[in-house]
Amino acid sequence: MAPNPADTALWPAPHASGAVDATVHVPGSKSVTNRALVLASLASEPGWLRRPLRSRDTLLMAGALRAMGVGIEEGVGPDGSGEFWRVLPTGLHGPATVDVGNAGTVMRFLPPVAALADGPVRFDGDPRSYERPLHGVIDALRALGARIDDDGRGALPLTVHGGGALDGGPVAIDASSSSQFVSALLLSAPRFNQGVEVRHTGSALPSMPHIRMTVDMLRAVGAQVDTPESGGEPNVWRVTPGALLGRDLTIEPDLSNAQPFLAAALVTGGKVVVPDWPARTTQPGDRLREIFTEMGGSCELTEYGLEFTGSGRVHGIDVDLGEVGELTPGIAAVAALADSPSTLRGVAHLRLHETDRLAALTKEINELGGDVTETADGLHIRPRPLHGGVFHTYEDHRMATAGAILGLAVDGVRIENVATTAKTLPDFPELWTGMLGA
Ligand SMILES: O=C(O)C1=C[C@@H](OP(=O)(O)O)[C@@H](O)[C@H](O)C1
Ligand SMILES: C=C(OP(=O)(O)O)C(=O)O
Repeated sequence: MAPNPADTALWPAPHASGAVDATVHVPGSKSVTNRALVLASLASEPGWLRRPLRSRDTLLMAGALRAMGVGIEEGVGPDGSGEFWRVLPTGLHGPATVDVGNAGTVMRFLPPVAALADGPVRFDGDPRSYERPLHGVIDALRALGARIDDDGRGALPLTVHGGGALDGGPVAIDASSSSQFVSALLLSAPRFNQGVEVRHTGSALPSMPHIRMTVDMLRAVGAQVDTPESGGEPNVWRVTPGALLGRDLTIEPDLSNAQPFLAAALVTGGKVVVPDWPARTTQPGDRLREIFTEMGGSCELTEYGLEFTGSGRVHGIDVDLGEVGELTPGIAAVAALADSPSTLRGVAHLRLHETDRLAALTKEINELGGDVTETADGLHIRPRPLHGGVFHTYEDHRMATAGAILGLAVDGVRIENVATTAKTLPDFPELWTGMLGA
């Protein structure tokens, strides 16, 4: 299909004429919404998601579950209290076709669900989805009793021949390229005949907060999960088979998508308030309170939300982002505007995200006059005066928002395909100009 010209047009990133002062209502979390959809679809009774994120990744997840027979009704609360999705679980059916787009959560969380369907489920997606690692899920499902046809590369496209049930049991995987392998197996495991015991055998496991999110959300719907943190063996997670409850869950704002707005306060020496910032959360974006404080801001978490204030100075940082890799593009953008160099470490696996994020950030910041070098597992960023130019985004939502942060401080930044932000934040341009009072 020919690209829509509007999608690839250049968006003039607004330059901030002064300190921002705004309240930004950030839409729901992608990671929480997609886990909630999967768990509600596997439950033994209907459930509700309130304030779900409606973005490309979550609509693909809902569409895929519907294709397997799950009822997902959309509506607005009677008191105008926002959108909800009502999920009506049924037997999971094949044949079905699933479009994963470029959503890691869809391509990894759904093959185990498909193994429970009563027929074949075909998975396909964007060209980039063929390159993103999936071997941990494919190999593990085969070891647990599933039949899968793929082309032998351990990646999409593939067909899971659902047999109506899966044995489950112990399995060893190397999840060093994506924590989503572990989350994927745990999420469906209550429905496996023997549950699951997942043992991670590779080098460092990234994105631990996302695994904690999986465990917390499983427990919240009644699953029994043993983890290294609850006294179990290191790198081993166990899920006991059992029925899951339908719940009424309000989705938290996406704290990783709050990042560009907080960055705007930091970079312009202004103030941004994000309502409904949770007091306790497993979202990796919560680490921004600490990281952006170290980079020069300050924050206050109240019952209303998070108030983040910039000081007018932005400092470099030396930080391991292995646990919070999805924050890297936004931190790199802020670091390029700082008063001292930065080293971002622990994120080699970002080369296999929406794009090779380490290469893309290096190239695009340097093309604006920056001085960024790639290391084996991250970036060295030495701030230099930047100039305007085209910021390419490689169909990566977080590249687009990183470019917008740079544009606040650098005149003439034009962002290619800002519409790619629709992967997780469809209204980004409107929220951004709204924050700037335009
Ligand atoms: O489970 C999740 O919801 C996610 C886990 C992380 O994936 P990786 O462990 O592959 O980095 C993260 O980067 C991604 O944005 C969302
Ligand atoms: C890595 C990301 O997404 P995905 O869920 O597709 O892995 C991300 O949102 O930064």
